[in-house]
Amino acid sequence: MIQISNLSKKYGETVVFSDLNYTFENACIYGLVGRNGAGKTTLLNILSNYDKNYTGVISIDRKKMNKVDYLDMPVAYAMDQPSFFNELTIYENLLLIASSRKIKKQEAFDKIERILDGLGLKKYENYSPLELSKGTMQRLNNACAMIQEEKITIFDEPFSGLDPVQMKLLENVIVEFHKKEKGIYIISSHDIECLQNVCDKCLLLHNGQIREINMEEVDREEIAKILSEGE
Ligand SMILES: Nc1ncnc2c1ncn2[C@@H]1O[C@H](COP(=O)(O)OP(=O)(O)OP(=O)(O)O)[C@@H](O)[C@H]1O
Repeated sequence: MIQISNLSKKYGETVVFSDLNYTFENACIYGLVGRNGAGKTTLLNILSNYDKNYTGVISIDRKKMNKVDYLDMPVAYAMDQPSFFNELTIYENLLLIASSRKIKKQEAFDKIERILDGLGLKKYENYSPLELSKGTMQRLNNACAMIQEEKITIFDEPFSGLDPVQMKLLENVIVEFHKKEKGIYIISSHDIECLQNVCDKCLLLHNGQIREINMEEVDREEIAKILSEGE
């Protein structure tokens, strides 16, 4: 469970959140939507402890996040600006992340195979990240987060740059992995259809507040209308 209490965040004079409260429950896939500049990346950076410059309290399983040692943070984060070890192969990048998360060797090998197969990355396993196309880099970025088997996995626009076939593969892998791990997945995206295919709940970030909508009740036109308010 992730509990956000009275979160406020500003960049200079720009207020992104003011007294935001929300609780993410376990075993749930959340889709996060909002118009450009609504604060999705800012929120994800805070939830992953990447951005500590805020007021309020974020707790994970009732433990204050700022009291958790960095290496013990149970969060995997596929950021919107991925970075890899370019001197290592794709396979080695995944193996290194798995070993940093203390996943046993054989388990890591098995899981890497499943991820590479699931995301259609197998043929790139011996490539350097520098040799990948933008969309394939995005797929590797998603793979790097999924290999970590953390309680919380956060994806910032994981479908961006993917062709329809790759989008479907990613949807399938997200559902398959989540079924096994039952953690919290938070996926920010502008693609409501992809979110509807994988998420249990849709969170609409608007005017610094979160509004929760059941995924089956998501009305795309209604969301578009809310998002265009104040434009
Ligand atoms: N490093 C920064 N310095 C100053 N302002 C920032 C910074 N990062 C984000 N902002 C501002 O904070 C607000 C929220 O930005 P954020 O990137 O979180 O939005 P977003 O919902 O992820 O947008 P998008 O859909 O375009 O990716 C915007 O007004 C943005 O201009």
